[in-house]
Amino acid sequence: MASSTNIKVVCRFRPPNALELREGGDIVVAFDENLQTVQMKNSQAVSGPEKDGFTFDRVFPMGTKQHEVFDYGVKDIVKDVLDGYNGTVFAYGQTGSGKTFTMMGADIDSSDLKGIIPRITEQIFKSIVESDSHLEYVVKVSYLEIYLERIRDLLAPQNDNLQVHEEKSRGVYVKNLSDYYVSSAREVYEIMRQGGAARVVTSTNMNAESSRSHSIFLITIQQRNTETGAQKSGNLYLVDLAGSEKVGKTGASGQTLEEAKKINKSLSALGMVINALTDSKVKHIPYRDSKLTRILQESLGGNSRTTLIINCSPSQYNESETLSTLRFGIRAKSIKNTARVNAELSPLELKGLLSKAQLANTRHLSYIQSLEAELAIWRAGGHVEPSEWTSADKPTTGAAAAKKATSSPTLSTTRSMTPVNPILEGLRSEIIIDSRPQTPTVVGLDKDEREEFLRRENELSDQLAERESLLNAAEKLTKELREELAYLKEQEAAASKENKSMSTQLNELRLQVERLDYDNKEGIITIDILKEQNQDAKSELEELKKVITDLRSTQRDASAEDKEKRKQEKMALMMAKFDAQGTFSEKDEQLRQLLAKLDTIDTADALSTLSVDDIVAARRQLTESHSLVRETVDRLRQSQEENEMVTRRRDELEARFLSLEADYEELLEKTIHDEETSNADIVESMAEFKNKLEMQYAAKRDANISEVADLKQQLELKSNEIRTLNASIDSLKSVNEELKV
Ligand SMILES: Nc1ncnc2c1ncn2[C@@H]1O[C@H](COP(=O)(O)OP(=O)(O)OP(=O)(O)O)[C@@H](O)[C@H]1O
Repeated sequence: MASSTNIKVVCRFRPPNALELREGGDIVVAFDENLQTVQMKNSQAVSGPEKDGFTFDRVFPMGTKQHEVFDYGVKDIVKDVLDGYNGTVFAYGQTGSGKTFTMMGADIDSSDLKGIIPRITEQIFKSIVESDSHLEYVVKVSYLEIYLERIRDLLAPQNDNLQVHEEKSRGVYVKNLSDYYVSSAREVYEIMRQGGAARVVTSTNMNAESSRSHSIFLITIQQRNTETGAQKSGNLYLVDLAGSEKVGKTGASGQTLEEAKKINKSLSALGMVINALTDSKVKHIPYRDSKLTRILQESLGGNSRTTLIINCSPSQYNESETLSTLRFGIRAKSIKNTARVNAELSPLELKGLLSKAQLANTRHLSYIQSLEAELAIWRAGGHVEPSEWTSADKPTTGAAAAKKATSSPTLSTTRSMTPVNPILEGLRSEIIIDSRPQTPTVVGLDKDEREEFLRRENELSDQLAERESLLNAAEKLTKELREELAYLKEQEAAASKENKSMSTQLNELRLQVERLDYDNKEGIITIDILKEQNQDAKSELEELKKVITDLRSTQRDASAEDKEKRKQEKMALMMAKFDAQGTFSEKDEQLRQLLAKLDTIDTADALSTLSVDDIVAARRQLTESHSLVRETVDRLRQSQEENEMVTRRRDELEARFLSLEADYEELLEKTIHDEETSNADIVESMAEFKNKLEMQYAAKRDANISEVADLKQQLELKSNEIRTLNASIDSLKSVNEELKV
């Protein structure tokens, strides 16, 4: 049931791509007729046996169809897996060399372009349909990728740090990897599409959509024989490795450069495993150096039928990469795997084994008894003939001899000295074949220690995963905090800038406030001055009022004179008018002359000396004087009326002046009040307003003062006029008296 075979290595060349045609598209490979050897033409780097070419199980030149690769390289594996063997197909090569094209294909729905995985899937379901009716199959699929040394479940991408475990009963497996039961190729395609969409890809110089991770599509087939109850299970690993190229060539940079380093790390671990497996002197195989090699542990030097497809470019542009890929393939070719059926025995088979074991046990016990009997003889100093010695073939011989012995038998502890029992060995080998294969990782440990070691390793790996997720969470948090910090710093910078500009503004405002404060103080001082001026104006006004009151009383005195006096005043006015016109004084003069003439004449002689003409003239003059006095009195009345009108106007003006003064005072008080309560702007506008008011007030006050002065002057004039008229009236009265006399 176990067979040791070399890994099957096939080599596929894709046609040169556009970049290679542009950069140097010469084809540097040549193939032999058998399609097993590829030669590097004119390569300086090739020497020794490599000059004769690189020989593989099969070489597929450019233009090889997808189905040809499948038919030769992979088809047989499907049958093996259905029979309970593990199988692995993995594609190796630089980026853009055609790994994904080979494994998945350019279009899984196209019969020409679909790759190995869809073809395998179809083959599996075809074989199941064609299989014996007493065989039942269960097919499960899982899809994972290893990216930056973390295993991610492509069918449940949130699980991105799965751990590799190993158990005696299960072998190596990925813990908590989701699996889906499938019953048709269509369902598998659907899952492939779903998982493919979650893969990490990026664009490089070599490939527009380069897979940056190693992907593993796992198909598990469980077979159950309904007649015997026997079960078998086979795992098929379909591996699409990430590009094996040197970092520089891909043009990768930034995170992609970091990726390339890590990807190369797991690929170099793969190389190391292959080197160790092909070097007979090396005892330790470093499977545990990477997740990739750990998962593929059974596929490389273990329990698996493995096919490696190396993918290459035929162009000169990628010559060195092609060469290293070919060397990798050659090394891998010498790896030997021992594939065994992963079977679980049916009850019938177990029964058979049990009865075999019981039989062996019985024989073994009798053999022990024979040995012990023989040993007892020897110990007792006896002798057993060589022909009587106990052997596995004739265990009873020794026992018979023992019967002759005297001493009692004891159990020997030196079992290791016991010659090998072929029955036991046969049983042991059968049991080993039927159990899960031992991984070749832990050498020099006995069974219990090994189990303990694996248990502990699994525990530690879980703890590691836990720590890693904690670390990731912490890293995420740190990143978030860093971002927040950066944002806060930005905010702080903006705030301090704003703060700076605000403090400049504040300083300016402070200056303005100080200036306004100063203006305010100045305003207050101005208001004080104005108040003082107002006080002065008030007292001046009081004085004026007093003067006006005096004037009024004087006027009242004047108007209180009787009508007679008014007549006299009129007369005086008339006289003044006449005087002003010269008529009045002329008449006055004529009268005075006439009176003087009369005075010079003796009273006795008066009648004799006065002629008739003189008397007529005197009468005429008297009449004229009378009419002149009348006229003067009229004019006096007129002038009194005018005087009254002027007085009325003055009163009106005074009243207006008083109301204006009251308005002003009210306004001034309001201004002062507003001044005290309003803000700086209002203070400024109030100051302006106050200035205007002051100006208006000053103008009005000046106008009023000048008006009052005018009125005073007019009053003065009128008083003078009245005085003159009164004097004239007095003189006219006396003349009139004299004339009457
Ligand atoms: N044999 C082929 N015939 C025709 N075209 C091919 C062949 N092999 C690859 N190609 C084309 O070359 C390009 C790169 O191929 P692919 O993506 O399979 O490379 P890869 O090795 O998987 O790259 P990476 O490692 O970057 O994922 C694709 O456009 C693909 O269609």
